[in-house]
Amino acid sequence: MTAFEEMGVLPEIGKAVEEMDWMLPTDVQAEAIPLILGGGDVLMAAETGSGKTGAFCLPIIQIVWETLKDLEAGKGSKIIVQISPHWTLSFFDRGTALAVTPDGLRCQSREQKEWHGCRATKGVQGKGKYYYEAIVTDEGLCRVGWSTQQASLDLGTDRFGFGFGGTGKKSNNKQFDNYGEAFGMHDVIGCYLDLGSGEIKFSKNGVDLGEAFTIPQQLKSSAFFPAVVLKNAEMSFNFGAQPFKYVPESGCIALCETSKENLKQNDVGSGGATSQSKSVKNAPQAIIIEPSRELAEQTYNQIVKFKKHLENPSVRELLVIGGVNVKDQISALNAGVDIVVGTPGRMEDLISAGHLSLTQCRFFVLDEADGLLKQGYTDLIDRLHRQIPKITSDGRRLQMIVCSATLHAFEVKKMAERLMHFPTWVDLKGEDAVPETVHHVVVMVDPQKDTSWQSLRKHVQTDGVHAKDNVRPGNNTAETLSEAVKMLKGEYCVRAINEHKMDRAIIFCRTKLDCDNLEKYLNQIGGGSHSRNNLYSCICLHGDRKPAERKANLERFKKEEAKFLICTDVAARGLDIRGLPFMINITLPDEKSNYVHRIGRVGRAERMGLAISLVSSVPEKVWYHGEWCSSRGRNCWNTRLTDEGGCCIWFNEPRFLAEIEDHLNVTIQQVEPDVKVPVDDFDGKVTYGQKRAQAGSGYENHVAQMAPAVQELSELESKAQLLYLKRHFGKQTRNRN
Ligand SMILES: Nc1ncnc2c1ncn2[C@@H]1O[C@H](COP(=O)(O)OP(=O)(O)OP(=O)(O)O)[C@@H](O)[C@H]1O
Repeated sequence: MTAFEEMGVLPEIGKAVEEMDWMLPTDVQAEAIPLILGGGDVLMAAETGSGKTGAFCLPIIQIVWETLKDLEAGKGSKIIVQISPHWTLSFFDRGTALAVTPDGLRCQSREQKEWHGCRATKGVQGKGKYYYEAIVTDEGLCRVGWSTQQASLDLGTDRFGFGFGGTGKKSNNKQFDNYGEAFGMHDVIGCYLDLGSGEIKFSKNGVDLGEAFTIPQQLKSSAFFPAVVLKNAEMSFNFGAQPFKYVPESGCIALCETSKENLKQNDVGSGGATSQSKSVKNAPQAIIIEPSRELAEQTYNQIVKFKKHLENPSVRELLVIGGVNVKDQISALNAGVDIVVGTPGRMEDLISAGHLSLTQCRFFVLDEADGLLKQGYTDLIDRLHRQIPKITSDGRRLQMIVCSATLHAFEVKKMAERLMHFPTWVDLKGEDAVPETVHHVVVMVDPQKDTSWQSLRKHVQTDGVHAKDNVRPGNNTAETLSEAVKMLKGEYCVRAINEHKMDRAIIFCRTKLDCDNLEKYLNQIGGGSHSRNNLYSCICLHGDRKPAERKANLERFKKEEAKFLICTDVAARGLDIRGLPFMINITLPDEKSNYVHRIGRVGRAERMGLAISLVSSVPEKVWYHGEWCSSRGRNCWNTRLTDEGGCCIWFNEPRFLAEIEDHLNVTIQQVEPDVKVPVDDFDGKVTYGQKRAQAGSGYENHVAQMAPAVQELSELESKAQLLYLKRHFGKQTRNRN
């Protein structure tokens, strides 16, 4: 039995990882895999290169496969919720803090700060005039009305929900307008829906309050469900099974009298042997969101490897990223998928166009979650989460898994509070940290001390920020020094490569232009990009390169056909290049968490790595094209500062360095401009790119650490036993004598 199997992983998956030379789970895998297999929500904070991808992919593949197997064996009967003939509030389509009584006719939320809502188990569509009553049974804030299945449970805050609140306001799409009059304890609100005319109106204690809303044309064919949202309040409902308190106006029927053809079951957890147990082809069980195409592809490839020996049924995975023909993705979806991995934009396009359905999703995974949130995807994540049923058709709760090496961010905690269900933190260090396998140092670039830039005959082409400035040796203006730093950084980069005889490294630049310039320079000094003996052969990976070129370049680098991969932060996170020994930061990242991610491209899977950051001692003026720049940097040469309407800022690297050190709670070792790195920390035994000679897996270390204590225990145990025997038998012998 493999170590993975001992944790409950299927033998077929255990075999696949063994073939990848994964003999023991990493620490994060040992903690997270059982939690995920056990059905929990997990926040996984562990260092770069510690095996987080496997930690979430392995249990997900396993559960997806087991579910498919159950379905194949006709165990749809596992499904716990049957279609009830009665109209009730849904136990499933409700906010987490909202309780529904067992008869499904009364609900309560004691949450004081937030609204929690609920929809009924059934709705109506097509035609007809319908009525139900809601009665306020306790003080508090409440809003009742109608919503479509797409609406947020916070009724009236999007265009799919129409509510009437106790303060005497009607609301749709967050527009709150005066309507009728306020209501409270014991009041009976009659909720009318006329699908023919599209009118929604309400009554209070039998008094008609007049038209509240006209359903927009595009929603006319949707099904409408009774809906309620509460803040520290309680309401009870009558869908017509009991006599109404106030007889509805003529032509109107009670909801429970709806004809079969106008009836619509609530999709969320309606379970029903009919609708949910039948698998919908374009509805995967797992959605994994990654921040970049490269990372999505990498995770996808890992899944392919992990599921290699899983058959009958086979798990079908799909990669959904931009730059790939959408038609192919749509036909793959239609053919049937179980796990979808992709980038947020393309994923949402396919969902909103109806090609990808979330109705059977049971795993919602956000890899590099802090990165996704910082890239502005908070709303998109919330939107997708809203659309996923919180209880799956076989009665399991939706599991959300969130991971990153820098998860200790405020926005992640807020999101976890908002979306996750009692999540467990798998947090091995309790703070963002750099793995012990990464030796990271800083080289200060000081153009006042190192004046070699004044006599450089050739140097890297600079970014043109100072093209209009009077920069020349001897003139020690801030602009001249800034230009000097740019020239020196090119030289220091080459020096670092030569000093450490680097034949494989990833080099990070701040901008796409800097990447292009460095690529040209390295190729030039190496004898040209086509030269076979180019010592500095390099390729680029950044957002301006076409997807196909990005993919090909990454492949070339992985196959060691080019020595250096020059990239922007697009490649900072997650990329796993086996045994990569070196990385160079030409400039520190603007976003401090990206320092951890960038340097984490080396020192992965217990191999050692060296990360060198070049830090300018003087301010450096750099490009900063924000949303105000119409071309977003393309052919923009507006060198004014941003507060003067331009696209440049003064970059203060020592301050960035201090912030990074503060965040990581370390002082990063500084080395001289000769870039010689002392090896004492690593006992001089280190070969970057290789495992440390004495290094073992986490578990082997545990054994070594525990050995002295176990030895001592065993000695104490035998002493105790000897003592006992001596006393016991000694006494008997004495007695006999
Ligand atoms: N149990 C294991 N045994 C041996 N190698 C492993 C194991 N788990 C993962 N690896 C290897 O470790 C490397 C890093 O794994 P992975 O890419 O999942 O790291 P990560 O924690 O996601 O890092 P990052 O935060 O940079 O994304 C990969 O090459 C992977 O194949």
